[in-house]
Amino acid sequence: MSAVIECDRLTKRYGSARGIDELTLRIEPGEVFGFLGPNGAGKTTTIRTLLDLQRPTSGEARIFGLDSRRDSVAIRSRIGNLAGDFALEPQLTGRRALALFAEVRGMTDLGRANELAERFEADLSRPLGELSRGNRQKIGLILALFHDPELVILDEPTSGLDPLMQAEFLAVVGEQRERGATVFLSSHELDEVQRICDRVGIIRDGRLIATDGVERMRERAYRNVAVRFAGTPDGQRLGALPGVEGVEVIGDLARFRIRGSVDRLIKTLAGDEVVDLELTRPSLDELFLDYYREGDAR
Ligand SMILES: Nc1ncnc2c1ncn2[C@@H]1O[C@H](COP(=O)(O)OP(=O)(O)OP(=O)(O)O)[C@@H](O)[C@H]1O
Repeated sequence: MSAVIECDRLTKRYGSARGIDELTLRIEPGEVFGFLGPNGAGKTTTIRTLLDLQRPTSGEARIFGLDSRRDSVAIRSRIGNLAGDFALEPQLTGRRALALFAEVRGMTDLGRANELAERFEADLSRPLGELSRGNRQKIGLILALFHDPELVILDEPTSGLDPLMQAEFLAVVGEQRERGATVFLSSHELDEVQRICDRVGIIRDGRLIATDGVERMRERAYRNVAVRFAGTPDGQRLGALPGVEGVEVIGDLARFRIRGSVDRLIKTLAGDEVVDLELTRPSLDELFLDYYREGDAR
């Protein structure tokens, strides 16, 4: 079966400024793919280029096996899309926007739209221009999803949503997966992507630095550990523990990273007087560095 999204060395420059650089990527039918990157990494550029909202400088993209530029009209009708800067006429109400989208899509049944509106507690009666960013975002999500498209492309879908609505959104993405849709979503939240995606692409400075299955990502995930001892830490002993790397001892504090199980560490620490213990997940920046390091080692 052909891939749903296929980018081949897709490149977009804005004058001399970099947007994305030689991005090659394949997304299979039914995958929930997370496109993870910090601000300015090139997520929106990738999505806009894929959707033919702007022309690539070089390279090409295929969606459903069709050319993203030549066949963009045919492609568009099979996609649901939420732009990162979702905005429509500010006077339009959500209900009117839904009616317009339904008309364009040749739909008469708004049952699914109403169901989503209820779940997201969306206000369909007020003009979009009067809604808060998060409440407008909900309307954008409904518009992207209510026709049950084969492919859903969402640019930072949860930005502006409160935690309750984020959870509802995650449930909706799960349902998309169950009905066999392919989902491509961008995010700068590692946790979110790990919760809902099958696979993750990591983009930084316009380059795709890695793609990895979420399971594998979890396996290689590490924690930053800081232990404050009552006495002087034994750095060598800590460094010899399984999964421990980069031990640094400063006074009564030992800092290091640990991969995999923390069982041996905890059992070892149980023999010492521990004043304080902190285990934290790596920041997105650290995660990127980790993937970079792996790239260097190859
Ligand atoms: N229209 C434009 N003209 C010039 N440069 C642009 C334009 N759009 C994007 N860029 C540049 O391209 C790079 C990638 O931007 P992009 O918006 O794709 O990043 P992003 O990953 O979506 O970031 P964010 O998380 O902040 O939305 C940035 O350096 C940005 O400044």
